This record gives sequence, C-alpha cells and structure tokens, in this order.
Amino acid sequence: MATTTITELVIKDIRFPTSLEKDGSDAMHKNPDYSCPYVILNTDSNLQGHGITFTLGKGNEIVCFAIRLMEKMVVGRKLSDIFGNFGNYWRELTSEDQARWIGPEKGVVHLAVAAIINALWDLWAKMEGKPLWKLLVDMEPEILVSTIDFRYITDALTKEDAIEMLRKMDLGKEQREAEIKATGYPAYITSCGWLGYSDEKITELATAAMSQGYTRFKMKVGADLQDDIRRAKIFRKVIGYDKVWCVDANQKWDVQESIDWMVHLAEYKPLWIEEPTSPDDVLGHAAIAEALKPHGIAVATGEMCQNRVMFKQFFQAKGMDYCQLDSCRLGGVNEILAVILMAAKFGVPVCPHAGGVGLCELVQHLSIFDYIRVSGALENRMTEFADHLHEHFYQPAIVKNGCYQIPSEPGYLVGMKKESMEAYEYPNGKTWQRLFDDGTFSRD
Ligand SMILES: C[C@H](O)[C@@H](O)CC(=O)C(=O)O
Ligand SMILES: [Mg+2]
Repeated sequence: MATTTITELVIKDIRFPTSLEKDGSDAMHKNPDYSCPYVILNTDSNLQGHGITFTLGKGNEIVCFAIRLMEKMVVGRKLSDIFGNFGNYWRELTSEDQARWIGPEKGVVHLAVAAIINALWDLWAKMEGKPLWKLLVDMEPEILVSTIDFRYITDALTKEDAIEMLRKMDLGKEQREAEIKATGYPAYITSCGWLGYSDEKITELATAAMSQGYTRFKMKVGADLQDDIRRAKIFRKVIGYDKVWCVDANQKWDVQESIDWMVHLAEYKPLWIEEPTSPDDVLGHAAIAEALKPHGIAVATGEMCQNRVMFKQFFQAKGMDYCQLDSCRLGGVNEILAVILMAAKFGVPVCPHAGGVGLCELVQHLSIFDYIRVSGALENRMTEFADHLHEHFYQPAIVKNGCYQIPSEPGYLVGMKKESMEAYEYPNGKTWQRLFDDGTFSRD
C-alpha cells in the first residue's frame, strides 16, 4: 500500500431500459431507466477499485462529466496518502473551488463524489482482503472517525462523541458478528409494488415473495387515492396483517395533502409513509410525523437527503422516524458513517434505500456494519431489497428467507460483469443499439 498509486480513472455510462417493464416506477418517476455512472480506478499494482453512483437515465451523462472534472484530484495519488487521512481527502474532493460552487455537497457534484469515494473504499477493502462491512467493523474507532469530515455537524456529533460511541459498542461485537452471519440481516422487498404494475402482477409477485420467506413489503402510492386503496387491499389480502407493509409516495404531496391522504390509508396499517413531500422540507416532514403519530403511521425519508447537514436537521427536528440514507447520494462511505453515527445518537433506526441498480449490493455492508459496530440493534431495522439487475454483478447481493446473506468476498462488491457493461454501455452497447434500431428508444 505504501507506494500503490492510482494510474487511471475509467468512467462508463451504464444504463438499463427498466422503464420498458415499469420496474422501479413510482408516483414521480413513471419511466425510470435504472442507470449508473461506473468508475474503475486502476493502480500500478494489480488492484482495481470499482464504484458507482445512481441515476435514472439521462442524468448519467452529466454525472459522468462531473466525475471527469474530478479526475485530476484522483489520478496520480498514492493510496497511503488518501487512506492515511481519508477525512482530509474527502474534504479536498468536495471543496474544489469551481465544482463546489455548483453544489456544495449536493446534486450532481455530490453524486460524482459518491462514485469515486465508493471505488476508493472498494480498493481499501480489497487491499485488506475483507468485505467492506468487515473492514469497517475491524477498524479502531480513531481510524474510523478519521475518515469523517465533521465540519457542519459538531453541534450534533463531535469526533470525541463518535469515538466514545464506537468504544462502548466494542462490547459484544464478536457475538453480534457471529449472530448476524448465522441469521442474515432483515430485508424488505419493494419490487412487488411498483406503481406501474397491474393488480395481477402485484398479486403474483407478492404471493411469490411470501413463498420465498419475505415478511416485509413496500408499495408505491400517491398517483390516485382509489388506486392506492385497491392495491392496499390486494397487498393485505396476500400478505395478511401480521406482516410489515410500508408505502412510498416519492415526494408527491404537499404537507397537509400527505396527512389527509395517509389518513385514508391508515386502516391498511402501513408501518411508514416514505417521502410524502419534498425531500428538503425538514419541518414539513416533522409536521406530518406529528400528525400521523395518532394513526400509528411513521415517516421515513432520506433517499434524496443530500448530505450530513440535512440529516442532522431531520434528526434535530424529529422529521424522520426512519433514516433511509442512500449509498450513492451521500458522498460515499465517509459521509454515511457520519449519518449512521448521528442516527444512533438521536435514536433513529437506519433502514437504507436500495431501489436502484447496484444499491442492494452496496447498502448491505452499511447495515451489517451498523448492527455490529454502532446500533447493536435489529429492532425496527430492515434494509430495502429490489429484485432487479442483480444478474449483472459478479457478487450479487443474496436474500434468503427475507434476510440479506452476509457477503464474504473482499471489496464493496459492486463489480459489474464485463459482458453486461458491453451490452448496456450507453449509447454504443449492443442492447442499446438494438433498442435504437428497432425503434423502442430514440437516440436523443
Ligand atoms: C425511481 C426509483 O425506483 C424509486 O422509486 C425508488 C424508491 O423510492 C425506493 O426504492 O424507495
Ligand atoms: Mg423511496
């Protein structure tokens, strides 16, 4: 590691035509094409780091461009310099004068940071020969917190608080690791309930998921109340009332509208309403959470919460009952660690978002780490699983009996198969060429 240097940053624009089957559809994103700017960091040793961030199609091009702008801060760097003070490096990457102006620490530039940082953590985990969760679990608290940029959050969590929290959780961590390896980490499934699916498809998929051992489900809502009520009845008929069922509006409503709509769905007993309103509306979410408490409905959000500062405010204002951080919207693991630690301090369970390509592969590591090293709890915790596109990864996330199985291969494990990249690279991949030629998609 002492001398290993990054020699090249390769970027691939990978897109999947998931809109064709309405996979991933919700009230605000009716035709999503699950896509990822894919980064490969080559080094002068035989190590390669792979990382992604997530978009819905066209946005990929812009994020790929932003990643290219950051290349000069990555290529030529020694890994020992980066990992020796990863918090400083993260600040450098997020502080470049000109790119910072179009953030800061949010939007396109932050998605670009995520792809690079995710690839760096993949490199670090591979260097240590461990899956990412284990790399994090085994780190001394001082090393772990040295990767975090505490700027803007010290009023909620200091470096010293974080070290103390991690030290406390030393007790029992071996036992928790053994337990979670035996049981797996609780998952919930989203892919039975996309908005664009027919009633028949929902019935079929929810029935199949039940037979595979899932006990926790999510359904999309927010386009039409009568449709939501009908689909809620279908879900409850298939899964019964002893299973967990959540709903997700993907930011469709105003604050009062969220409350009114959810009161109509209350009899179907959703555990949470996810993203009822704008992802930036901290106080709006807090008002919804307060109003829905008597109805037994919690508020979940975070997949579009763009940085640790927003999470801090959500925690402080009681704007989220469940924290759905996203492995590709925050600036990679460094910032995610800050959010996981803050969530534990505020007593908010972390249930990461994973509806997208490659997200399940990534977030499983974060949840396993959270359990073993930070929260020590499984109560009220579950990690999303969307059953799409896993066949494109060399080491796909595996869910059995409704639980993520604990990965053991070294890395952050988002390595995509060579043939999949060749087929789905946009616009020249074989699949895209065919879809253009037969008129399914237009070339613009
Ligand atoms: C467009 C995505 O599929 C989105 O609907 C995912 C999401 O909100 C979730 O998984 O939660
Ligand atoms: Mg969601």
